[in-house]
Amino acid sequence: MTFSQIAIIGLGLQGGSIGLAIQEYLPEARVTGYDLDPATRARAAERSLCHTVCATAEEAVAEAELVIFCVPPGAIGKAARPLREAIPPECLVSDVGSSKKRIAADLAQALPDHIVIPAHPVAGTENSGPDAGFASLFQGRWCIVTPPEHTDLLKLTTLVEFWETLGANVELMSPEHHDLVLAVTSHLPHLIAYTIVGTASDLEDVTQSEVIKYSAGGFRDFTRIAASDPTMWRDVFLSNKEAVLTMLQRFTEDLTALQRAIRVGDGEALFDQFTRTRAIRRSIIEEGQDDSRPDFGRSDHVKKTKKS
Ligand SMILES: NC(=O)C1=CN([C@@H]2O[C@H](COP(=O)(O)OP(=O)(O)OC[C@H]3O[C@@H](n4cnc5c(N)ncnc54)[C@H](O)[C@@H]3O)[C@@H](O)[C@H]2O)C=CC1
Ligand SMILES: O=C(O)C(=O)Cc1ccc(O)cc1
Repeated sequence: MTFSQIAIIGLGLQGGSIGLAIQEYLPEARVTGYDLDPATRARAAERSLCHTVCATAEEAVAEAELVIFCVPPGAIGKAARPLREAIPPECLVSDVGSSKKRIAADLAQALPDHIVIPAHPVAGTENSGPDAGFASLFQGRWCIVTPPEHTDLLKLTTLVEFWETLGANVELMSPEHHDLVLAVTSHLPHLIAYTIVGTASDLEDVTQSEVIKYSAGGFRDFTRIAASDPTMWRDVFLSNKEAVLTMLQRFTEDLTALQRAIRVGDGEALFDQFTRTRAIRRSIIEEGQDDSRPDFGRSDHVKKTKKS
């Protein structure tokens, strides 16, 4: 069983990548798309992100078996609500949002007559918009699916197989657990990057040109993350407020412990912490998640290098 008519609402990085990936890896399916922004619709048509870029969302979803919302987390309700009548009754509704509990609630409230199974491909870049998407984005990356209790098993299986066809490894999780895990592995690192880049450029005795000139080290990695889309990340933090604040509290305590170690000259504490984190990085690489390798993201590489 597979979806043969798929509609994508929002044709930026995620929507565009899904559209291109469907055409590449699921060529028998037909994909329609819609974006609120006319310029994005025009560019999406130029790049053939879908078979048909529609002038209205109603037209895009009219014959869909799967609708995927690929809009910023805060726009989900507004994008879904007007489509209650237009989405066919048997159609499965999903999304790709970076937080899950709030988005799942917004989608369920907006589309109470439909089966909704939220998802989150943990795959992206700092770029956004209709030029950012590419077909191989999901290859070898995780896609977390957060099915509601007692969901339609056939639809769930078909959604899992859909993401596997696009190259992802699928994991099922509760939305609450997803939000806690992603708060520490993705949301907090983005918050730290936004902070450190802002702090460096605010320093009065360090010029902007020095910040750029000497950013070859770790700081450069932070500037990539801190270039991520402001609308999306504002919405991520507001929609995953509780988990982010919980993790931020833990992080602040740990940072304070390191601050103290520096102040009192406790080299052993610093050395122990850095040894522990180095081992974590190395174990990630051994698991085949080495993002410094040029073939990172290729699932065949991931599988070959995974230790049994
Ligand atoms: N950027 C990333 O690396 C990742 C993003 N995500 C999630 O994917 C979703 C989309 O993010 P991106 O594709 O990166 O953003 P994007 O900014 O590239 O694309 C979002 C698109 O949605 C459109 N849009 C906004 N409101 C709309 C509405 N009411 N109806 C139709 N279109 C509307 C915008 O015009 C824009 O073209 C977000 O929920 C984000 O949390 C998930 C994984 C990774
Ligand atoms: O570009 C990066 O390093 C990312 O972390 C991309 C990303 C952004 C948001 C997500 O929900 C998942 C992945």
